[in-house]
Amino acid sequence: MISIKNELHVISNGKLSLEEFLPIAADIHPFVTAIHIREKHRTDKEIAEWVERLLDHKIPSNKIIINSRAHIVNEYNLGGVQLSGQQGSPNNTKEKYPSLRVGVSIHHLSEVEDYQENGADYLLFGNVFETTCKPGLPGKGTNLLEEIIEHASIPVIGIGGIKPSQIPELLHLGLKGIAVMSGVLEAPDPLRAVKDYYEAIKGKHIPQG
Ligand SMILES: Cc1nc(C(=O)O)sc1CCOP(=O)(O)O
Repeated sequence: MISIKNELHVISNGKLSLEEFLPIAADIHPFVTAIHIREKHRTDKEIAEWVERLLDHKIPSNKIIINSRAHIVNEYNLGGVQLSGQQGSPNNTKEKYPSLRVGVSIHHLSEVEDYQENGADYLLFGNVFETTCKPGLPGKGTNLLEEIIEHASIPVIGIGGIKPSQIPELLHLGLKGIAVMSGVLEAPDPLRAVKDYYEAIKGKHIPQG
């Protein structure tokens, strides 16, 4: 189930309790490349508890990505850390934790070169489309996305308002994967929803026959 070439990341929304999030994560993990713990309001201790409970629920450690807390990623040997643009250069993080996979969230073309030269392993670009998660911010659109992909020598993952039906078009532009929050976590049936994303992602790239 994990042999898809392109990546599907599901990002926690900061609204669910751990008890609400765990059964969803346990259901969806076979269909995703990564589950991001993006719980900015929680303490390190709470994030560590999330990690331990996810591991108890058999979520593979290499699928867990944590927003900004590189020391927790390092402590539990997880899949990676997701930095926002304001959190310094990826190389600073790698100096401290050399084996960490570091993704950086970007929002402008001008950031591409900076972060890839400074050690980012991939770029998360958004918001591609309008999304309720970023109220008031218009989507940056597929033209800018295409420019970002052209300039980047490392994988670009798209985020923001992405629906399964838009995935073929985005992959066609050269996107390496997509990340989704509400489309899965606010769906009436998150497992059904993640399968729709999974089918759309694998549809184009799994060799047929
Ligand atoms: C967490 C996040 N980061 C974004 C960025 O542009 O960097 S957009 C976003 C929210 C994505 O949520 P949904 O899939 O529900 O649109």
